Amino acid sequence: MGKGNFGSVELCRYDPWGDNTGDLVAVKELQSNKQATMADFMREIQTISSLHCDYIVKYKGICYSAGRLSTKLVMEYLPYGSLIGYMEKHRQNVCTRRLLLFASQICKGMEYLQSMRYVHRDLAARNILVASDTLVKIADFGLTKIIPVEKEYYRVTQPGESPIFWYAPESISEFKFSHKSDVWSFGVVLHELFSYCDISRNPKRVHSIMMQCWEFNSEDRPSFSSLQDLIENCLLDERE
Ligand SMILES: C[C@H](Nc1nc(-c2c[nH]c3ncc(Cl)cc23)ncc1F)C(=O)NCC(F)(F)F
Repeated sequence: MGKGNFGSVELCRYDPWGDNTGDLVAVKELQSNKQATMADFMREIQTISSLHCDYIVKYKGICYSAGRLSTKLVMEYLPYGSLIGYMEKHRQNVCTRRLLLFASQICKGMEYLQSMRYVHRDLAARNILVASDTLVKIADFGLTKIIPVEKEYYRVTQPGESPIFWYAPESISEFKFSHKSDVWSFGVVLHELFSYCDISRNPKRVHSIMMQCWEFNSEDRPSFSSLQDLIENCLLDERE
């Protein structure tokens, strides 16, 4: 299906009865040529297997190739693919209300991730999957890190591979990642969502939410729980 941070994902069928009645699954394996190590991949598996949330792609298990040479991560298969592809295909008939619903679901998934002390570090529309016309899920935990208990942020040793457009200033200048740098990235995801429909239909409120996510000082950015309220208010306005 494509290549992620450091793995490739294939569409497979988990068919225990051998009669093609099994579920379709997405199977990710480590691409050895990339800089990431097996340890990174095992951490990704550890991360996704600990997450249980309607707005996060489900872990199904792991499988080994013959002789246990390679470990593969088995996840639920979401037929509509990534949000980027979905928006490119359905941009005509995705109304503002649906975009706000997607934004609210991403907020809920990020709030759950934060409650588990995880920082995603690569929140972008390309890493959001579409489960149905009314449900999106956060995916690709290849760069996700746990924030140590006594700290507010995670400092990486070398710059990552992700395009810097989604990175908060402190992530670029000091390699610092926190829940508030994920909020900055969420602001970019809002821009990705709302740049697919014509600007004239954009609720003014969404632009102001983006600007709050892009406050230079991370403390001035809203939390994912207050972002949820802001988005709910936009949804209420949309109803009037
Ligand atoms: C490397 C893989 N790339 C792709 N995956 C899929 C996909 C469809 N349906 C899927 N269902 C479960 C999963 Cl895990 C992936 C897909 N579609 C196109 C891709 F390029 C990936 O993981 N991308 C990150 C994210 F999952 F967030 F989109």
